[in-house]
Amino acid sequence: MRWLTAGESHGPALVATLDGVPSGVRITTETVRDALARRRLGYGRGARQSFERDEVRLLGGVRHGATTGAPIAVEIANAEWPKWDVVMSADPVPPEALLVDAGTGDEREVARNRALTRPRPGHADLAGMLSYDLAEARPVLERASARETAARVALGAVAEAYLQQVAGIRLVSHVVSVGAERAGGGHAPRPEDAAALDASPVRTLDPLAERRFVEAIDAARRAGDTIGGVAEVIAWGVPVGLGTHVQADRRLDARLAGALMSIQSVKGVEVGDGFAQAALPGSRAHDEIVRGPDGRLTRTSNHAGGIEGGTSDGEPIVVRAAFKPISTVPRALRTVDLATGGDATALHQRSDTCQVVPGAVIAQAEAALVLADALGDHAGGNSVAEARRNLSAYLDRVRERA
Ligand SMILES: Cc1cc2nc3c(=O)[nH]c(=O)nc-3n(C[C@H](O)[C@H](O)[C@H](O)COP(=O)(O)O)c2cc1C
Ligand SMILES: C=C(O[C@@H]1CC(C(=O)O)=C[C@@H](OP(=O)(O)O)[C@H]1O)C(=O)O
Repeated sequence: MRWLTAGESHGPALVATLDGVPSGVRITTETVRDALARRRLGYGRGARQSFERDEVRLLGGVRHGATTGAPIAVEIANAEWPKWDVVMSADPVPPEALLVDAGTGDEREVARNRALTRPRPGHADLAGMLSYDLAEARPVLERASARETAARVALGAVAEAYLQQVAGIRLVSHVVSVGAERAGGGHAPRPEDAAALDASPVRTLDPLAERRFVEAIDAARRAGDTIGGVAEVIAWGVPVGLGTHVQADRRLDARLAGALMSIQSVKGVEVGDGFAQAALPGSRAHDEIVRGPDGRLTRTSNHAGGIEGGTSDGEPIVVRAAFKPISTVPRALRTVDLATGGDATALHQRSDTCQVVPGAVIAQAEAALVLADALGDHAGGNSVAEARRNLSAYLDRVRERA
């Protein structure tokens, strides 16, 4: 499978395509809309999420509620477009339309029109302006913005439907820490917990952590600051054998790590016990292979997070992404104004305080896309029925041996 997105944060729409999905995956506009609504949830978001409506249209690859095998194309319109049609116009606009004080006198319009020449430390602004030889940061932030993740989540919804309908694989995501506050052990969320996780403002099943996470986000906001955290994705029902040990770029752990790291503001990724495993002796770090009560091979633990040798080992896949605190800090950081060359404080417009709750949903979508791709590699097939037959024959053989 291959996927791409396009579109600017304040442009008319985002678009995304997903190529390689077989025919017969049941999805509707509602499937995608639900996933996008989940991405908008979450404590710590800024003003935009309260009015952004994510108007979805399936433009190709789906007919009468099922995929056709053709590339899937999705459009997500931006609710705010009418306010941005001059600043973000694809075609030339008269120069006077962009004069800072030529509009209605509305302060927000003035802010929209002003050239963004004070790059934010931690955002893509400075590196993007220099790399693309741009006089201001507008074109950079428009595409660097995590608004683009709406398009990825739309595709992730298709990937999740495929995974579930071909192989019974289901994913959940939750927040395991906000700033220095961590959720307690508790049980690992299962697919049945999805509604409870959606209902939590900070996407956790731990009620005590929920309170501490909300307080930590409130404290950051009151201090004119931002706060990050860690999200975890668990994929249940993944058969042994997705990914491979034979080629570096096809290793499942490498692909999942790359996919999670590609999410804006993710700066660390773990598979299974990840960094903690580096501190353990080998005798305690691995998952011993034993015969279960039914005589089948099983594991005594899941430190590996369901992947050994770049290949799924049949245990739940557990991956984690660490989100840095958002870089548009209300208490703005020092920078240099590239228009004047003088010292300045970084540009600041409305911004989120914490992104880890939607971050978990985005990480789930990224993991789903990678797993769908890996399942496609293994099961193949131009239709869901063919993929199921192939998978079933493979799993019969696995059962014979394990
Ligand atoms: C869901 C989500 C929401 C985000 N919201 C903001 C925001 O409101 N303001 C901001 O400066 N950065 C926000 N970010 C992070 C920036 O997009 C990101 O830091 C920037 O693109 C630079 O990329 P990098 O941090 O990966 O290096 C958000 C990230 C995610 C995942
Ligand atoms: C719009 C979304 O997230 C945006 C991500 C983002 C950034 O810099 O990454 C900055 C903010 O955009 P704006 O400046 O328009 O308020 C967030 O709202 C979204 O997730 O749908």
